[in-house]
Amino acid sequence: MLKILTAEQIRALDAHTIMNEPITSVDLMERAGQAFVSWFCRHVDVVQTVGIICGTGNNGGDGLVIARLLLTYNYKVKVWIVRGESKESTDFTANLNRIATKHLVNEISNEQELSSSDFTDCHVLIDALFGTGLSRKVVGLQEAVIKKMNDTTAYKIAVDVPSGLQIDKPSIGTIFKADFTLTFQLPKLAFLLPENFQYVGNWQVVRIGLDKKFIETSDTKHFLLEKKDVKAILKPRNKFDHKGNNGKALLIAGSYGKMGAAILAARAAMRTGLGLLTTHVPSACLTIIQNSAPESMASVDGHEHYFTTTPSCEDIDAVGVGPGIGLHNETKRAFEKLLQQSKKPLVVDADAITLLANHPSLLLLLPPQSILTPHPGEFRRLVGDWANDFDRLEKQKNFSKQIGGIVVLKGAHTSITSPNGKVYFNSSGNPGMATAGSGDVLTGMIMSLLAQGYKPLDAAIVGVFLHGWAGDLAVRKMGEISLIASDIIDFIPPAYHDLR
Ligand SMILES: NC(=O)C1=CN([C@@H]2O[C@H](COP(=O)(O)OP(=O)(O)OC[C@H]3O[C@@H](n4cnc5c(N)ncnc54)[C@H](OP(=O)(O)O)[C@@H]3O)[C@@H](O)[C@H]2O)[C@@H](O)CC1
Ligand SMILES: Nc1ncnc2c1ncn2[C@@H]1O[C@H](COP(=O)(O)OP(=O)(O)O)[C@@H](O)[C@H]1O
Ligand SMILES: [K+]
Repeated sequence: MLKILTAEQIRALDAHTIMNEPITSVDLMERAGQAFVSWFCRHVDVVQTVGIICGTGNNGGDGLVIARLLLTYNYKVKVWIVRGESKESTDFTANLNRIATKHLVNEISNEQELSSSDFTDCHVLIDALFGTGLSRKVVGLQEAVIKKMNDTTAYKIAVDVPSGLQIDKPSIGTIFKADFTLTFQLPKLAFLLPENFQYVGNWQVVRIGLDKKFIETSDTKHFLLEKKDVKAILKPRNKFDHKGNNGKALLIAGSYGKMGAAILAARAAMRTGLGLLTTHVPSACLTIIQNSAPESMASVDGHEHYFTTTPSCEDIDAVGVGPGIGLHNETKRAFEKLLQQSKKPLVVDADAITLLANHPSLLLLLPPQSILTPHPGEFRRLVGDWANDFDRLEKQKNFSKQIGGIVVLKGAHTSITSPNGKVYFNSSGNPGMATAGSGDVLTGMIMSLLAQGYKPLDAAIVGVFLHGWAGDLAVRKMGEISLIASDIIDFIPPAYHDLR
């Protein structure tokens, strides 16, 4: 699990590393520059002309290290130093002195110098204006520089952070629009929020050897999941296991015309390792579930077309409810009865979430530690609108606390919140999964894990990561455009294999 720290904590981490490791700040900067260049040389052809725009702080210092190193690798490099009111950092000055080819370094200290600076013949622009030290809204000359960079057609790469972006709070003003951001040591909270994709682009973390112990002891509520975290939670099968002790689940899903949701969830639940599944369906839909998910038993509703009669949950380890059930009044009543009789945590998705939003008194009936899996539209119905994605995250944390349960807010970097305020962001998954039914697959998977005895938070973490990992394997074969929800189910077995 990678910790996500605030800008202030990162400054303290840098300072602590310099104080306590046998490394000087200028050598740490060299290491950061080397890490950047090592990535860069593997991804950018040497025939490209590279423009590097530097501020006069340590982010600009990184830019100067990068310039010097890229020259040694025979890239054609141009450097612009943007000078404002702030004075040079010591390590910036040291690195400016280390550049032998001074004629490649241009200065921009006023509008006139800016207008005579031509970025257009650069194939790649590297932004080293501001990093984590950004302390205020960018205005004046610096803002004009960022706008000019954004206006070019060059491939744009940000060093550590796109200039102008606050890493731990909402940003205002002009921000560099990177195609790619290579960030040092730790992921940054802002990178995980959809509203910042336009600035951050795709991103990757490179390690620069900041102090491990300091990171371990730093206090944070935000984490990025890694494969090894999930691997550590996975339960092995035992020789004498039988279907009865690999979990019994009840899935209440589907309605006339929306049986796909039930089939996808049921099939995903079985592939995720469930021992026994009962799928509760409207009477007219019995044949279809029996034909399409033969591993599942069926429980038949009193109504032909939708969910109206609550099945017994006795002897059931976990219930998943919601995909495709519709919003009829009788369905609401049956759902209410289900909540009243449930003592164990439930997995609540899709229409069942909308029923909760439409009838907030039902929220009081949710068993503690239940798992809700809204997409942003469903989440908005539950909590109302948000001012920005940081606000959305706060609302998610508060809602988890309010219901005493786990909220899985789906999307790229799905966020999982628990009542104690911790947030786990997913690192698997891809845009190919933005297709009908992929959420139903997730519901089946999380229900399956919950029934198999995973703690609710673990079921959510493993389910979300495994779902994304299966999607990542599927996309290699199927491609982003053609991938469909059933493909995710087909790739659960190799995804498990990889994790083990
Ligand atoms: N320290 C380390 O060990 C390592 C650090 N590393 C690198 O250092 C980066 C952090 O460096 P940093 O702290 O120097 O801050 P940075 O992002 O360059 O900006 C600060 C400068 O900008 C100015 N300024 C701020 N906001 C402004 C605004 N809106 N408009 C105008 N000016 C503004 C501010 O001026 P001041 O506020 O003091 O007036 C100051 O001059 C980090 O992202 C990483 O790249 C790596 O080398 C690894 C080792
Ligand atoms: N761009 C994306 N990157 C990664 N995962 C995605 C992306 N878009 C969607 N997903 C995943 O696909 C699923 C979509 O769920 P949902 O919106 O409920 O779909 P449906 O209602 O059609 O089943 C979620 O698990 C989500 O995290
Ligand atoms: K930058």
